[in-house]
Amino acid sequence: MEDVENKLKDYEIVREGEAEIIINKKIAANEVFYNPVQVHNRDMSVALLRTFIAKREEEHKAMMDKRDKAHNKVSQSKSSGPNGENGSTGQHDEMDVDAEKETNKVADETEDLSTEATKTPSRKVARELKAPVVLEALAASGLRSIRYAREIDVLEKVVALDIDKACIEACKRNIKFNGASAMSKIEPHLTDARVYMLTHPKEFDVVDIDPYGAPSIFLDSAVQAVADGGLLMCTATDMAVLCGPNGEVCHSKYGSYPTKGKYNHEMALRILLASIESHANRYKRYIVPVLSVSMDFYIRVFVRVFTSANEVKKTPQKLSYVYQCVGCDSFHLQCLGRTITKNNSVKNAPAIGPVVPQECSACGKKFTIGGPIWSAPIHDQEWVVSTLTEVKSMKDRYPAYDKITSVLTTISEELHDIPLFFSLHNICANVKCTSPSAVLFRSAVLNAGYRISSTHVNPLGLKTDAPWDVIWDIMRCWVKNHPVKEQPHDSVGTAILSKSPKLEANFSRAAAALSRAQAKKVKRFLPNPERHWGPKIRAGRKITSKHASLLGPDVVNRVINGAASTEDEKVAEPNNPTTETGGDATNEEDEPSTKRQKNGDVGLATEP
Ligand SMILES: C[S@@+](CC[C@H](N)C(=O)[O-])C[C@H]1O[C@@H](n2cnc3c(N)ncnc32)[C@H](O)[C@@H]1O
Ligand SMILES: [Zn+2]
Repeated sequence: MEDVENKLKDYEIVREGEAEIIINKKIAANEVFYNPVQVHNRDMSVALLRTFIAKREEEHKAMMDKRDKAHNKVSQSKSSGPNGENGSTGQHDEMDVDAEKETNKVADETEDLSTEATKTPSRKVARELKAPVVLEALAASGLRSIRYAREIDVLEKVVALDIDKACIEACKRNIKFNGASAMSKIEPHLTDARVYMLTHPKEFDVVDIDPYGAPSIFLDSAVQAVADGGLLMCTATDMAVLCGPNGEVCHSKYGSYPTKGKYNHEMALRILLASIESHANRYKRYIVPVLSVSMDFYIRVFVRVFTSANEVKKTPQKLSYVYQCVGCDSFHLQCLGRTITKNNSVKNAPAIGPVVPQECSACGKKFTIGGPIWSAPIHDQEWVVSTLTEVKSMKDRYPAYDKITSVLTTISEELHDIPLFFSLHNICANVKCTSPSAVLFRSAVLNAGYRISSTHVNPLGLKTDAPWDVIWDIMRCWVKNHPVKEQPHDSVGTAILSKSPKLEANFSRAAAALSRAQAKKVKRFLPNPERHWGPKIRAGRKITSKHASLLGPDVVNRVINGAASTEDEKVAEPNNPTTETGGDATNEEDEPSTKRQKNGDVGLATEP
């Protein structure tokens, strides 16, 4: 009895949203993944799931209304024949044929509704909208599945998979612990998610992929398991790969090269999206991103998956290579595809290039090539605003309310049609000048007739449709009034400043220089969630001296010797593995140690 009680002391109940799970406080047990700072990830997913359900209902209703209207039109035309009858005269027979044609046309239209390619793509619609079925492919403790099941009433079922026996046992225990509402909806399975998804094609309205590190090995099966119009949610925590200096590793996993730029976390999002699209295209499917977030130490994308052989042909127009200057911060996008219109028909063709000369027109240095990246929009503004509104209306339901509202607010103010961004501090560092305030710089861009916005990815980042010539001209004008020290004649700054500006920059304050949120002093960026935050090491992996550089030898020794105090057990992880300087990630050898860490959750002596 004493033994059992002693053992129970190792466990605690963690509550997140409506879910409660039992975890082992001892890191040495290290058996089932649980990372508390991922509450942001789970809250955002719950919010998006709610938006998805609402949009799905709206779309279904709109389709049904359209179908009903069309059918009414047909019946009216049938009954409005001579004498208002549907007799069997030759004339009426003719009309029936016409009506039949009309009905067929209407049926085709309503069953294969396709409007704006990326908004409401084509798919067959059943009259009754079935309750959504969710798949959490990598469930670990089951926390996320339990939240979905308990917090979103209308779900039909949540299938929770894990390949690890200890995880699925913990998951089952946690489901039980959450009572009937969880038990009646969640179906846990011990299985390889890839096999399960391949053998359940188009069966899930929502598929959630939340792996350790890279999601790349799950993408091919995940895109096949999503129902038409369904939602795929996917996390990647391998920022060292997606943004790292070892581009070949990124290329082998995702099919793209990262480039070195301040925008690298946004580029990571766009590399992941391009990779998902490429997997989807193999099955005549394509994606429509609704929200793409760079948060804390990871990225997460929310994309809808549709089927259309025709739309798949347009993919090259949504992808671009990135030319990044090795001297200054200038970068340029080279789209892979274009359309040609001939005799009223639109054809897809490869783009004409290159879009840049051999040498950067600002500083004279060469370009490196990155990508292909997803260069079409990464968010759907309507979804972003709906999600933000819905979250605000249910403040108490989101433990990470402040974080997710700040991220969504910043995203809602981004220029959605402008891929990537630059940092004002960095471009000032290029010419070695003091930085104008963001408001002054934004004003100069706006006064020159261009758009500018911030980005949720980086508090110092700026997105604009102003060409680089204009940006450098603004800096040249700034330097005229804020002179810089003499620089070596072969420096990047000298090259940039040696040209006279063609544009007379106007720094007088423009009304739109502050975003709405800035003007209202709404918080757009929050500090890190906790002292030792970051990705966690893979569950079950032994902590070895290899991790010493990341954890600090003291912590490693205490953990290895099993002498960790509760505070020490929160293993110190490095902060964001790709730091603010961009592209400066650890190499592949170091990669495992920057991945997620689980806390223990070993079998309990007694069932709760
Ligand atoms: C990062 S954890 C998931 C965390 C969870 N989604 C949450 O929100 O707490 C990743 C999980 O994926 C599981 N896993 C890894 N490969 C798998 C596979 N091929 N099939 C199913 N599960 C797998 C691991 O056992 C681990 O529990
Ligand atoms: Zn340059």
